[in-house]
Amino acid sequence: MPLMLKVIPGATILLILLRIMTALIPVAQIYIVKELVDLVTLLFTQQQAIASDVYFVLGLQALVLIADRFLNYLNSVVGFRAQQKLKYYFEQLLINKASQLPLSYFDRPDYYDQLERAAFGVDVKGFNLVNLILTIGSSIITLVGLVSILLSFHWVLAAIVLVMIIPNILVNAHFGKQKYNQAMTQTPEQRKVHYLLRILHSRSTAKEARIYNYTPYLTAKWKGIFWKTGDEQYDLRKRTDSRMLLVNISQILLDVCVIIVLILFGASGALTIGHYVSLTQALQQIQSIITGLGYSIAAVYEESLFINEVLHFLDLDVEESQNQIHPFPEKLKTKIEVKNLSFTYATHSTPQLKKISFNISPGEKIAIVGENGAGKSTLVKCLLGLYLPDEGTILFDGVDIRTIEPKSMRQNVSAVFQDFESYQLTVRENIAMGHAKIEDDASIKAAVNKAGLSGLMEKLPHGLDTELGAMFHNGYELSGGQWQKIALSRAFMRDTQIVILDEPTAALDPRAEAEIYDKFATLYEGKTTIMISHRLSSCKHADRIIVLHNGEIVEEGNHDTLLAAQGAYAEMFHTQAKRYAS
Ligand SMILES: Nc1ncnc2c1ncn2[C@@H]1O[C@H](COP(=O)(O)OP(=O)(O)OP(=O)(O)O)[C@@H](O)[C@H]1O
Repeated sequence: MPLMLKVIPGATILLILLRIMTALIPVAQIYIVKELVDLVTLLFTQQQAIASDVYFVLGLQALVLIADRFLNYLNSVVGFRAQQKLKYYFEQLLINKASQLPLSYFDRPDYYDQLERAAFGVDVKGFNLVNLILTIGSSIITLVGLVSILLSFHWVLAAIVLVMIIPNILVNAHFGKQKYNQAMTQTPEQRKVHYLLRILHSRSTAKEARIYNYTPYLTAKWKGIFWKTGDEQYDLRKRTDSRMLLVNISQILLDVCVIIVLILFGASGALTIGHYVSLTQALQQIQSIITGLGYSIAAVYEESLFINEVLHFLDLDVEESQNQIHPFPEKLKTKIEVKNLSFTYATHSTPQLKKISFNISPGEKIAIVGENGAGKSTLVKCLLGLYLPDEGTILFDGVDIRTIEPKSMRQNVSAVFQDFESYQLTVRENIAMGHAKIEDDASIKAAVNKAGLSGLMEKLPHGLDTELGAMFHNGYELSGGQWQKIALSRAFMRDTQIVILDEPTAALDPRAEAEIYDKFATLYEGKTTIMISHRLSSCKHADRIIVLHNGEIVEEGNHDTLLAAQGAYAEMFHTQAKRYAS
């Protein structure tokens, strides 16, 4: 509630007032019913009452009913809007948080579990909690009003009602907690289920699903997890509902006892018919309020634990900012120095980079080569500051990467990744999202030309504003190589001092690839470039080649010196050359 008051103060106060008014209506109704029944009884039996009194009370009843409907309408509209605003507020916090978390979080399964629960808390649960708390508050007010009506007649009636409440709330709170625990333990399996369904439904897997005919296998796997988690949920549901059945039956029996007591009182002349009708109505209302209260309390238990997940997620440490006080050097003057760099992924026990040391001069063109899994991508991710070293340092003109502000780092280093993303958005957005020049057609076209995409641009029906990809209506799907050129354009768009290219031409045809490498010196003139490539012919353009093996540097030099050395590089190069020659 305090949070709600902070985010949407006006709506919160209005909602509280509306709920208080709504809560008092059933109590007012009971009083009116008593008056009405007594007046009508008099009118029917002894013709004593004046008809106008009856009509007055009837009118009052109609007014109260209309007020009730009107309050419900306001509650629904204001509550809906308040919920949307809260959801928006928390979605924004989640987006900010996810964008600030160190990349290492994304390598951990427990992180994904937590993210899924937090996203579920905000999206699906949608801050129902607020509604539930307000409902509980207003139910309690109504309950107090109704119980005081009973109390005004006899304390025994009120005492019986209180006896009804306790088991209901205990059972609901207990099973609310169990349901939450179940959701916690089932998160990894639920994630697996979602993943399998994604494979079974998605466009990107449709080809392989047909060729390899794996749908029956994956369906069986999905079925196994679906029914394992489904059976666990069903068991819990059966236990919850059987306990609730007992509670409800005992509640009805208690009700019957109360009505017997009322009949006895009535028979002894201590009750009017109006009293009897209003008290039995109060009892009925109390029963449904208790049932609702029980469900709400169980739901609050469950929801507040999900909200805790959201708050817990929002509390995760973001990229260390207290140490990051230096801007990236305005213009690299001396060198990038990698000193004794070691790095281990959270899910591994042995390091993927082992005490690596080398220097890069400003403007130098470096190629990193090595077999699959040698650690090339990991090394460039460390150079980009996406992962921080466990040991050793990376210095840019003597400034430790740990102390460089992430924003300033990103303004000076751009990258094309091996697993680049194909955004199902417009060409303009694909290339210039996050760039100040997103509306500057000339700059975007220059980047497109550098990446060798000008031919395609002429075919696009809406030029830079053509939606790419086949996921949405009117999308223009590209080939794998064309998507890679879009990714290259994205990097060209940003005029950074350092460019990192992880397999930048893997999807390009030989001519497009040759074009990029022939123009390499012009395209990246004055920039420090670090490129990973398996096509060793492209490394000829590099000033220096670093050969990685098993997380260590095994060779370093230019193409000619490494060939002459007849080591690992020469062996890889000759193997590739032979295959081309044959
Ligand atoms: N996100 C990750 N989480 C955990 N381990 C990872 C992750 N990425 C890579 N690894 C591990 O680190 C090692 C080095 O991987 P890396 O991607 O750096 O190799 P690479 O030289 O770029 O390989 P390739 O040529 O196949 O792209 C591999 O053994 C891999 O299992």
